[in-house]
Amino acid sequence: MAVAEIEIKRALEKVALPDGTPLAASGRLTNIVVKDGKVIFAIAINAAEANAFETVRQAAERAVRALPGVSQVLVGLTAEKPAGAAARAPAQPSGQETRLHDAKPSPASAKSAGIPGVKHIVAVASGKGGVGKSTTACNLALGLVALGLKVGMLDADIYGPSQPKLFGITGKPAIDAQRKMVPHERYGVKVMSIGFLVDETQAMIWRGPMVMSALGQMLRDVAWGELDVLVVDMPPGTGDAQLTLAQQTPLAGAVIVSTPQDLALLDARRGVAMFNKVSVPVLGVVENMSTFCCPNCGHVSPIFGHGGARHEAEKLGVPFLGEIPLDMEIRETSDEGCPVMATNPSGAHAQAYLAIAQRVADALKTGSVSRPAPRIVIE
Ligand SMILES: Nc1ncnc2c1ncn2[C@@H]1O[C@H](COP(=O)(O)OP(=O)(O)OP(=O)(O)O)[C@@H](O)[C@H]1O
Repeated sequence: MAVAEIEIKRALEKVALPDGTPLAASGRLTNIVVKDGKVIFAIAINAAEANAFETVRQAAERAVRALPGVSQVLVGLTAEKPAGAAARAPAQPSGQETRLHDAKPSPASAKSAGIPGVKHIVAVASGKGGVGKSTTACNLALGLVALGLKVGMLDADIYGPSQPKLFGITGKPAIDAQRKMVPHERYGVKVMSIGFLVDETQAMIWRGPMVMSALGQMLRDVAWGELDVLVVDMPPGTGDAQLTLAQQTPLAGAVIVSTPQDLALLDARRGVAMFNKVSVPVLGVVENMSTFCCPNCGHVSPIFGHGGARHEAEKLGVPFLGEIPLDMEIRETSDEGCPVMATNPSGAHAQAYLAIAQRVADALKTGSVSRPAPRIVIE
């Protein structure tokens, strides 16, 4: 029998805030989403309260999990700011404004702690949609596996999760004895995506705090085990949702994917600026759909004006990681859930992805990543 919202609120009356107020009556609860036994909500806090409220969050999770009919609970803490800083999420049917975490850069000490067992978290981002960010993230992850590393993939593109399709995986993750989600494993990569948990249309209507809450849980409430690198496929763009995600994820660095057109490069520049703003080192830029390889005659044409990303990377002072052509094999293998890096590892495309993976691995190992330039203040 499905659990009712009123029962959840009743259970939350027994959870007290640090000042003794019952959580249910505190006005800090966001919308409660209940679907197929899964309960998702967030507790609004000020950023400074994060530590004090972690025990409240855990108590709320325990209280709701104990209710009959509840199979899974996701509770997040959100520090909100008024609308105006809208995410890509559409407006709420209720007419409520979209609210997001405060996206101002925080000092490194305020950044969330790393994930136990995970050595490096690397974001793959793009300034705009459709440039091949997810395809690059997937093949980069597989390239890192080919280098002998233990690799995970977190699909954080909450409004258009592509990794289930790219890896050819469906189905909900199992829950282990510690009540953590067990990631699917394919081609040697542990994969977690919001696409495994809810259907796309449901995630589309989530408010900013719900998105952050779900992503936070996907980072921390997943049994990742020991990983050398966790690749995070970011939502495309450089809006507040992406900035908040970049700020709140303990990232070792970011890879920016761009196509060679001027417009996309402008977006890529915004991507670099976004990571600089939150003091996340940019590991480099990948030029995707660099040249077009004719499937009939094999002729290679630079249809978008090849080389722009390399030039732009030089100008921005960030490494150029490599280029991937626009090729039918890459599109077909991606659409079939058989990424080229796994299915044709000795082919030219896989070798190009492998070279990019090697540069990323080297940068992580040596720490030779491009850090944001220091700001000089003249008084
Ligand atoms: N190098 C490539 N050659 C051919 N097709 C490609 C290449 N890279 C990506 N594609 C295709 O382009 C489409 C978009 O790719 P992908 O989903 O990776 O982009 P994205 O930037 O992650 O998009 P979104 O903004 O939707 O998240 C897919 O159909 C993919 O197969």
